[in-house]
Amino acid sequence: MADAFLISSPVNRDDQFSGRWLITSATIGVILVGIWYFVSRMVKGLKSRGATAASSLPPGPRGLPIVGYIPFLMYNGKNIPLHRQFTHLAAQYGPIFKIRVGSQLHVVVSSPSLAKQVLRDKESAFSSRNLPLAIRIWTYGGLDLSCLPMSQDWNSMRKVVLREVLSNPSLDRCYELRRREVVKALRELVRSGARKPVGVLELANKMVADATMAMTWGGRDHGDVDNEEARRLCEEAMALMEKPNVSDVFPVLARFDLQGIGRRAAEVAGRFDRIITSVIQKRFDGKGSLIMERKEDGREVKDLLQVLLENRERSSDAGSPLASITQFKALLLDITPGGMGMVATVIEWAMTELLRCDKAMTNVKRELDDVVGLENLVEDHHLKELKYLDAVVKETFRLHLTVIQREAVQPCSSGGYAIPKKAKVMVNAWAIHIDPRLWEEPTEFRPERFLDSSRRPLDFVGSNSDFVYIPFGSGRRMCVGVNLATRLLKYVLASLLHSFDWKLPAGEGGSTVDVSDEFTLIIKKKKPLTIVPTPRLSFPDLHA
Ligand code: HEM
Repeated sequence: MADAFLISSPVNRDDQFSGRWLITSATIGVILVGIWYFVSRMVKGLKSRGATAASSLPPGPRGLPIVGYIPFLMYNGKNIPLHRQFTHLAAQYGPIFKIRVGSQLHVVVSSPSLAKQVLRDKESAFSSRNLPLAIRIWTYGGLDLSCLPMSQDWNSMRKVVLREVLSNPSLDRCYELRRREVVKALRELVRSGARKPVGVLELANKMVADATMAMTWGGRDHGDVDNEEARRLCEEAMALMEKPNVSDVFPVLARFDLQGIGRRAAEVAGRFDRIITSVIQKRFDGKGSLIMERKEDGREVKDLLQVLLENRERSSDAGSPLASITQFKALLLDITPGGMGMVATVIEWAMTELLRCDKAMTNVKRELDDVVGLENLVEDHHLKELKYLDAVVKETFRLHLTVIQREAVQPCSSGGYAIPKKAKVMVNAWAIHIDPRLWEEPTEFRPERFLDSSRRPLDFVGSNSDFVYIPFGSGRRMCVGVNLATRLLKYVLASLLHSFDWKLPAGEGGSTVDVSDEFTLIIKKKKPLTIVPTPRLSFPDLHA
């Protein structure tokens, strides 16, 4: 064998060379064909992905059969609130991701451009809301503005609320009614609570609720309503709406009402209904004690129920949705308890942030002293001049607001992904508000950022800020209570800050104030803020 090789080798050198050449060429050929094959498949894949992107659902974490992602959201070992978990998931899966919660598909978006798509560009596709059962029970089966689908009835009721009931002139006319309640609360605090620790949320809840009910139906002095009872019912209804309910996650189980939330919500709603029915009935009978009055200066005082009733009378043709008394009451619910808890919660957050930031507290007090003066109480007309206070409120909204919920009413797409009909779409406003690509030092409380004259001023209409700042949502379903919420919030907050110095209980410092939060329907402070007021105004009006 070896010989044969030795003998043949000199003779076959060319053959050997051509053989190697053949093998090399074949190998190169195979490699080239392989590359071509992979490249063409990749291109085809990319092309087909482009063509079918809107037919694939957004990415997202896998859940378990039946329960979906619920166990991971609830039992993550660290008790992380939902808005924060959504923000972590967005860092992993991108600004649009999906999770399954029980039988429902949730899609969460966390960027201004996607918020714009959901809230404005494709608002008809995302125009509905999938609200908890307890809210639907409370609102006569979903007849209020927040639950109704976008329809002609919804549209005409929204117009009545925006143009008449909660317009600035209407809120001017009921100022006297809310003022009485706020001054009464300040006096009570001077008499009973001063220098003793006070729960800020409890105080704010009471002030906001009393002022709202006074504006709506004349309040304690003028209606024969047990406001205390009405407030308790609203608080209980709110608590039921916030409670996680199996019936919401698995609608097929709703008829069993496993936690009894539906039954309790119906009881509370029934009792509240009796209150508002009697208020309205008295107005129909002409017995409502004080509907309108004239102040000494000739200005008219009128409550919001009266504005609604006058509208109903004017448009009493059968076509008006308010011709139905149930519809009328549902709309009244949007105004009375709607948003009360939210306003009080934001007041607690604002106080918390101010106590943690000496500079901001000093600035806001200095402004109040300059504009209002130590010899006066804060009045509605001062609010326009309180620019720093306005920035404090906006900064508080930025840091402590929540997720906006919509529902897809038809199959559609967002961010290049398919969103099926009935998917619950959540805009994580909180994530957008603390995104470091959009805000400098995003987690710092810096009201000055809203006073920077070199930037376009940020207001509450999302589209004016390119959807970077959307505390009240945007588009045609944006909050109808913006005017009322901001005016009342600023008035109560300014009054508390101007009338008292607020200190933490002995031994606690600003930096130690707990800021952990929890997600319910809104972002709440986990540990209630308790602080000690010391009166700083000495004129008799407050002590009368
Ligand atoms: C701090 C206070 C408040 C905040 C942060 C707030 C925020 C919001 C947000 C984010 C929405 C959803 C908007 C969207 O889907 O684009 C909303 C809707 C709504 N809000 Fe408010 N709100 C507040 C106070 C109020 C008050 C005081 C009222 C009543 C007077 C109110 C009545 C409503 C109603 C009726 C809707 C549903 C509108 C619709 O679907 O057509 N809100 N609110």
